This record gives sequence, structure tokens and C-alpha cells, in this order.
Amino acid sequence: MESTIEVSDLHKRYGRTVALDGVSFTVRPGHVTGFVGPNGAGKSTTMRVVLGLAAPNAGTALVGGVPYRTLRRPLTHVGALLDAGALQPSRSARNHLLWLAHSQGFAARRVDEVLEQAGLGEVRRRKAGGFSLGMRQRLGIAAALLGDPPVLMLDEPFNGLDPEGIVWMRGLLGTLAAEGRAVLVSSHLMSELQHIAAHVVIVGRGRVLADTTVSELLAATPGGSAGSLEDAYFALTRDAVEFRGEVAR
Ligand SMILES: Nc1ncnc2c1ncn2[C@@H]1O[C@H](COP(=O)(O)OP(=O)(O)OP(=O)(O)O)[C@@H](O)[C@H]1O
Repeated sequence: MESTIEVSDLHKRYGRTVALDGVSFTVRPGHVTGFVGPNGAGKSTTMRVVLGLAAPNAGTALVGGVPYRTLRRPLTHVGALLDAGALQPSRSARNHLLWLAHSQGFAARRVDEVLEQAGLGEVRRRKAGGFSLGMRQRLGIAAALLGDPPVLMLDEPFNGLDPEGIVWMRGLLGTLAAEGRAVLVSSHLMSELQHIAAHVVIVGRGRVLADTTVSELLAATPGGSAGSLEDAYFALTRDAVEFRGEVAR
């Protein structure tokens, strides 16, 4: 199976709100692709469409060349972190993952492996409801890794992580990409993405503003390769900001 996410001319409306207005891009294996844009640009909607959680009004979204809903054991194809809060608070971290693993026919041994990989080995029996946001993010990552998928799609994985967690996440994303996986990561933290992403897709108001390598993007920005991804981002999104105050500098 190809390790790719391909979205093609996606359109999505919520009532009178246009969330996606013709979004197309491909996420390829072997590197981290950063997915960035102002609040309301359409990043989460795109990810939800890829996972079949939202139906587009037009366009297609494929994982490994096929629609998500046709995948027989989806967690072995794509691991996703969309909403780290979406868990049953009274379940322990381990039971949360066991429940997921059971639904897809994975062995309990795999649950313990991903708990260790996510740095949750010591708290595996604690109730997830008492977890900090950073620990929930780690649990979400463990769930995403459960099926050893060739494609990963992570919405704001750095949210709530402490400095040690940020360094850990950076290393993990790099490793997953180096293993040949396709890794799509949305983040508002440009400095983090500059560390880890080789490719970037920038969206604004439901449209793709740039789909390029980070080095090409920097070369085309005033300041050149010495500049920052943040400067390139602001130059591109200046006119596409929904809530201007939030990115004004
Ligand atoms: N379920 C929904 N019902 C109504 N409108 C929605 C819904 N989901 C998203 N939208 C709207 O669609 C647009 C795109 O939202 P989306 O959450 O995809 O943006 P985003 O880029 O992920 O933003 P953020 O950076 O704030 O997470 C916004 O205007 C948002 O208000």
C-alpha cells in the first residue's frame, strides 16, 4: 500500500460558512509535512474529511490510494490524533488502548509497546480522566501508533506538552518519518515545524496558499534561507486571516 494522503479539490460548507474551497495536496512518505494556517483556515475540517468524519460537498480524499471508509482495519493504515480529549475518563490508559486494540484485533502486547513508546508505561493503570493535556496527547499518540500505520495525521500534537514532551514529540515525528511513513502535522508553532518539517502546506480561508518544501519557501521569502518559517507564513497569510488580532504582530 502507498503511504500517502491525497486530497483533491475538496469543498466543504457548514451552512453559509465555506470551510474548504477547493483544497488539493498530497502528503508523501519519508518526511514530515507541516499543515498550517490561521484559525478557521480549514485544517481540522480537511483532516476530518480524510478520516470520513465529515462528508465533503465535492472532491475526494484518499489514504494510500483509497477512501478511508473502504479500509478494513483502518488503524493499520492511518493513525490519527484529532482531539486528545476524546476518551472515556473512567478508563485507565491501558484499558482505553486495550478497548481500541480489541476492536481491531491487535494483541494486548502491542498496547504495552505503544504505552512505553509514548512514555506512559508508569501511568498505564491511572484513569485517563485525571491526565493532563500533555499526557492525553501522549495517549492519543499511543493510540495512533497502535496499528503501526504507514500514514500518520496529527492535529496540534505539541499542544499541552511540557518542554521535555516537546523534545520527545520532535524526536518521535522525525523517527516516524525516517522509517518511511507519511506524517501530516498541523501546528501553530512555526518554530517547531521549522525543526521537523521538510514540506509545508499553508492554508487560508479554505484554500491552499502554498504547497512546497520548507527550503523553497524560505528561499522565496525576504530574508531567504536565513529567514524563519514564521516570516514566510506571515507573508503568505496576511490577507487570509479570519481573526486578524490573533496573528497581528
Ligand atoms: N461542525 C462545524 N459546524 C459549523 N462550522 C464549522 C464546523 N467545523 C468547522 N466549522 C467552520 O469551518 C471553518 C474551518 O474550521 P476548521 O476547524 O477546519 O479550521 P482550522 O484551520 O482547523 O482552525 P483552528 O486553527 O482554529 O483549529 C471555520 O470557519 C469553522 O468555524
